[in-house]
Amino acid sequence: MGSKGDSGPGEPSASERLLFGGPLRYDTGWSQHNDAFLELSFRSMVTRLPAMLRSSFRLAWQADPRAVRTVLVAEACRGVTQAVSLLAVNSVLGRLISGGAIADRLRGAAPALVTMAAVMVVGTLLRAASTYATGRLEPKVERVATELYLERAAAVELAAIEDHAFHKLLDTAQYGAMSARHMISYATNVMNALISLVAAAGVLTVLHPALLPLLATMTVPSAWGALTNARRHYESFHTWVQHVRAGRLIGSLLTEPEAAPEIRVHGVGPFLLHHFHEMSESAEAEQARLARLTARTGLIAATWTGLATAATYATLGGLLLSGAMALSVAGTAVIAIRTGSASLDTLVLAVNQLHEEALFVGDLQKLYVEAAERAIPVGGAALPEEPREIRFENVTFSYPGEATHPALDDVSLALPLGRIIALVGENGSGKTTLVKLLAGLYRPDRGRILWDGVDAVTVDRRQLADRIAMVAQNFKRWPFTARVNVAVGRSATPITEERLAGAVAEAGAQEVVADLPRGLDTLLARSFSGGHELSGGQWQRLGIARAAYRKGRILIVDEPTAALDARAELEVFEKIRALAGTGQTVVLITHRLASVRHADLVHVLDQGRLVESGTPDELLASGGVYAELYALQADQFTVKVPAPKAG
Ligand SMILES: Nc1ncnc2c1ncn2[C@@H]1O[C@H](COP(=O)(O)OP(=O)(O)OP(=O)(O)O)[C@@H](O)[C@H]1O
Repeated sequence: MGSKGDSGPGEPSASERLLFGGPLRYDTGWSQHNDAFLELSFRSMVTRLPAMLRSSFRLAWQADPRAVRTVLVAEACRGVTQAVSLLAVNSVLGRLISGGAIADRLRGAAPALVTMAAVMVVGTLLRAASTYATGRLEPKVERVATELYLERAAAVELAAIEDHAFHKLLDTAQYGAMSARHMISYATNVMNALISLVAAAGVLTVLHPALLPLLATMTVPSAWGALTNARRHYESFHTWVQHVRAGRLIGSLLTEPEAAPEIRVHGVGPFLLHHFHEMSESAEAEQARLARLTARTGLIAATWTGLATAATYATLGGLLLSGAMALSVAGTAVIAIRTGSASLDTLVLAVNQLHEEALFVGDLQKLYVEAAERAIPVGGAALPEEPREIRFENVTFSYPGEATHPALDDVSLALPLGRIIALVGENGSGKTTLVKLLAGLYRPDRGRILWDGVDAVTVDRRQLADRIAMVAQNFKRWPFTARVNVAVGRSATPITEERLAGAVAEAGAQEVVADLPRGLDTLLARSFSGGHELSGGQWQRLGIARAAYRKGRILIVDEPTAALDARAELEVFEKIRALAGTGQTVVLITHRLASVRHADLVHVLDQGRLVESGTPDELLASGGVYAELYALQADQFTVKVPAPKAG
């Protein structure tokens, strides 16, 4: 590749650097997706199928038992009509091939012909009933499975949601609901094919016992081929599922409004496109590999089937030549073999489709089980009605994965209720982690969090959450109306205008609401028509209004003023101070130490450890970390006025 333009000699050009490497050829950190989820052996596939079928059946039963009954009865009866129809065909053939006048032979065959016609009518009616019930059942099964999925996923501990293995399971299991839907029609196909196969096999066994194993030999190769391919596709899906998610994420990053300014100013577009291209190429290579293997398996299976078919017809010929089988019987045998092998093919195809879908339903079941295991426990001890303090006792907590030190390291401190308590410390010192433990979002690895002596681990989590209102650092900006964005603070109770207005006023958000084109009913999602976007500071006020609306007894505010202007910041702290006057407990995390002056108690954290505690004045006087940080900030406001020039 040549190097032209603004690059120096030997250096790649700008576009080459962008597209083929150079400074942009660093990793996005997503390359760890090559771990296969589970190993599948041919035997385990076959043995697991009944359990998977059972779980699908349970889902279907839960969705609409009446429709399930209709499908079962209709399909079973349809199978019987097919068997009866085959027997009638046999009877007709037998009559027609037998000796005597043609009119007598036809007359003899008439009852069987009438039976055939009647059976066809009944079969058609049964098929219509089954189609209707299946069509009604399918969307219901999908809904029930999806609702269970979402319900269970929403009920797990935060730690599970942050665990990458659990997230992978969430990724794969999302396809389970659709598969559960598909399984319904595949399962009816299996049932139907199985019954007609039994009928054909029964007839063949009666005609000549040697014909049955030959029929089986003809179908085994396609069964093997189909199942082998299904297994390969499923394994590949599991190995690549995160890769696919990452690719989709990159694609959406290129179009999402939040990323749009940086993509344009920092020129991130080519970087993302380059990675999208690379990821797509490797996914394409995997598809090509699968296609090659599928073609090879198909060839082997077809050769095997061809040989088996030749052997079957040779055997029939041999039996005819040796006089061991009459011509009329051989004719029936040919029909039975054709019907039987068609049923077997249908069966193999349906079982294969069923199996493929069942694997995904299996993932869904696995998610249901794991989510139940990792669910937030229900029930527990009651919290004291009016606790006086919450005490952290030697609390240690580490996030999963590698870290040089725990996020909280042997922290013991008191949070007196009804006061303003400030948590202070440099970035990454553990402040947010501490309030998340306080809110019950994580459990301590060691140590205890005591509410007047009651260990929070033993407490009813719903009751604990009920006491807490939180404005997190990155609180959710719900893509709903401003009204919902505030009232979602207590979504379980009906919205009251009075409470809403009170919360908006408490957060000083009246002006934000007044400026909205449709007031509280303005949709806060710019990507929707009629949607409106707020500034960071405006959002922050709504976030505070949400917490105020919740009226939790303990208000946790993590960096409440980070996006506020100086006037708004003062106003918010005034409001927070006023809250404390009403007996509300406030746990405040902030880097603005001037605002901490009004706190009753300050805890200073450093690298996960508690290093100082006291009132702001005490801490300033002690000359420790707090005093040092305070002096640093105060220095920034000491304006050095240049001395006026002499003369
Ligand atoms: N969800 C998480 N998973 C893994 N590690 C985390 C997670 N959240 C925080 N950490 C790590 O825990 C440590 C403490 O983080 P924490 O957010 O509690 O600090 P902080 O004092 O609130 O920081 P800041 O002032 O920047 O908000 C940091 O080293 C951080 O990298």
